Amino acid sequence: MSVLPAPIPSLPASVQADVGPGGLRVLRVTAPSASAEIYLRGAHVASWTPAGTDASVIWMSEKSEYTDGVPLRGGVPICFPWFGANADDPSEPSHGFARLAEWELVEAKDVGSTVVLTLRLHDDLATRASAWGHRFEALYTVTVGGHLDLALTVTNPDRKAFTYEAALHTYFGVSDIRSVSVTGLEDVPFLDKLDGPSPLPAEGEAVRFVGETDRVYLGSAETIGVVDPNAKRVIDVKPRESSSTVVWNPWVAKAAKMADFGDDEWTTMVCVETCNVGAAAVTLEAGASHTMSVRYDVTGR
Ligand SMILES: O=P(O)(O)OC[C@H]1O[C@@H](O)[C@H](O)[C@@H](O)[C@@H]1O
Repeated sequence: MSVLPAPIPSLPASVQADVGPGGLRVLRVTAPSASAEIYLRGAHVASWTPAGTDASVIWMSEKSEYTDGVPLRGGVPICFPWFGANADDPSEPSHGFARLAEWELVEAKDVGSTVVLTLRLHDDLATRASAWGHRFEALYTVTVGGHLDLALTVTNPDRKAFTYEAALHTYFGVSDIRSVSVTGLEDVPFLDKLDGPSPLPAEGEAVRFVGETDRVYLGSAETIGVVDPNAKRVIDVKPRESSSTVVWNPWVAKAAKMADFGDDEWTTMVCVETCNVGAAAVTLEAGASHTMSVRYDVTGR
C-alpha cells in the first residue's frame, strides 16, 4: 500500500517548497535574520545560516545519501522513539523510525524576523508494527532566526503509559576537530560507549578530541559551548528539559567504514546532541506530553 505524502499548506513568501536530491521534499527558508533548509524526510534541518555569515552552522556530509530507508548524514536527525540499537529488536533501524519517516508540515509562518515551522509525525500501521508500537503524536517546531530554536513535543494519546528516548542529533561544522573543545559538561559523569557500560566520573575539564569519541553524558548544562578558536567562534547550545547529552566524533577508522561519510570529513564536524536517552528516557502517562528543546546561538570569541 502506498501512502501519499501530506499536502504542503500555504506558505509565506519566506518559505519555498522545493524538490531536493533524491526527489526529497525540502523547504528553503529565507528569514530576515537567517536562512535554513528543512527536509520533510525526518523533519531534518540540513542547514542554518545566520544573516551576515556565509556558511551553515549545521554540517551536512558531502556523501549523504538521499534515498528511502537511509537517514541523511549530517544536519539534525531526530532520534525517536529509541536511541542507538533497539533493545528488543536489533534488526530495527538505528536511532528509531522518526528520521526515516516523512513528516507533515502543519504550518509555516513569519513571526517578527523569524520563520516558525511546525511539523508532525504520528503513529501509523508501520510504526504500530515496529518494536515500539505505541500510539503517539510528535510535534516539532523549528524557529529560524538569529538563534535556531528546536522543540520536540511528544504526546501520549493512549490509555496506557509509554517510555521513549529522543535525541536532537545535531552535527555542527568546525574548522578542525583537533582544536575544538566542548565546555559545560565538566562536572557531568558519562558513559563511554567505546569503553563499557559503567559510568565514568566527571573529568573536571572541557572535552577535547584526540580520537574516536562516543560519550553519553548523564546530565546536561544550562549552556554547552562548542569552542572553535581557529574560527573565532563559539556555538552556544542551550538545552531545556534534556537530561542527557551525547558528544560524538567518529575519527579516522569509523569514518572510513561509513559509506555515507567522507574519509576526511571527521575533521570538520562534531555532534553535540540534546537528549533524553538511557536512564533519562521519558515516561509519558496517558494523555501527557513532554517537550525537549534546544537553542543554538553563535558568538565570536
Ligand atoms: O550512524 P548513525 O546511526 O547515524 O549513528 C551515528 C552515531 O550516533 C551517535 O549518537 C552514537 O552515539 C554513535 O554510537 C553512532 O555511531
